[in-house]
Amino acid sequence: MLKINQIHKSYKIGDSSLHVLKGIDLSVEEGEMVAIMGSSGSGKSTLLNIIGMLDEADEGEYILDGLAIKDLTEKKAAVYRNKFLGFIFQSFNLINYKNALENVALPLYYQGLKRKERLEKASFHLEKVGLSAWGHHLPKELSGGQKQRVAIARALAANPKLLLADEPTGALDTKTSHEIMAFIQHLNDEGKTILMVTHEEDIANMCKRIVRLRDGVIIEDAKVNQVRAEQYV
Ligand SMILES: Nc1ncnc2c1ncn2[C@@H]1O[C@H](COP(=O)(O)OP(=O)(O)OP(=O)(O)O)[C@@H](O)[C@H]1O
Repeated sequence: MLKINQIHKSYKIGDSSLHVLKGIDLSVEEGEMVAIMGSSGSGKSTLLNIIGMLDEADEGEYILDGLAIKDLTEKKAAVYRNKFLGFIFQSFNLINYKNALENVALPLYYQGLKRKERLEKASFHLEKVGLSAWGHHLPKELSGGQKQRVAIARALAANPKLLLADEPTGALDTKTSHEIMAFIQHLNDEGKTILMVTHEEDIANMCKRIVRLRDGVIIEDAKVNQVRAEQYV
């Protein structure tokens, strides 16, 4: 599914430069569910953003679904990102003035679907996350867990091969976090490949593999016995 070799990334801050990723090697196969862990500032989001093609590495190779990302033009990269990747964020990143249904429909616009088709598909995905009755509500009328479910439906709308999540439960209480994790596990059971950043050990243990970063290098990469979230719901 994806393979990265010797990725380096630095940020320029004034005259100095901060070396954030220092030679990361990582392979993820189809169907995996991987947690990226590490303390604050260890480079987790930077790595996820590079994998998500939201940012570019300074050095190294990134192959996604057999294609070298470096070789793509910006336009092709945008098409590729839309087709292969779905994103979930801690702060949901929903558009406040659009209702739940329109938020879910948004990525389908970039796939060139007509409005009616977009809304039909969005409706299907909202139903999948158990929110078919909430389609006409604005994000501010939804609970945190509901907002994250809308965000998941949006991430799934374009049927991406890889779902990337940056602290997907970071803004949720424990019970709601477990509900969201149960849902994400269910997606993985159905075959979706998932990569998530978390700093919570119990959430990471609900994945099947944990990659630990420290100061921009991988210090551990191990398979774990997946804890099922539904037992806490
Ligand atoms: N755009 C940027 N410009 C400058 N420095 C940045 C930028 N993005 C991240 N950094 C710095 O790079 C380092 C790694 O950041 P990153 O967000 O990847 O860490 P993280 O492990 O995800 O941390 P956290 O758990 O706090 O979110 C941090 O020191 C951060 O301040």
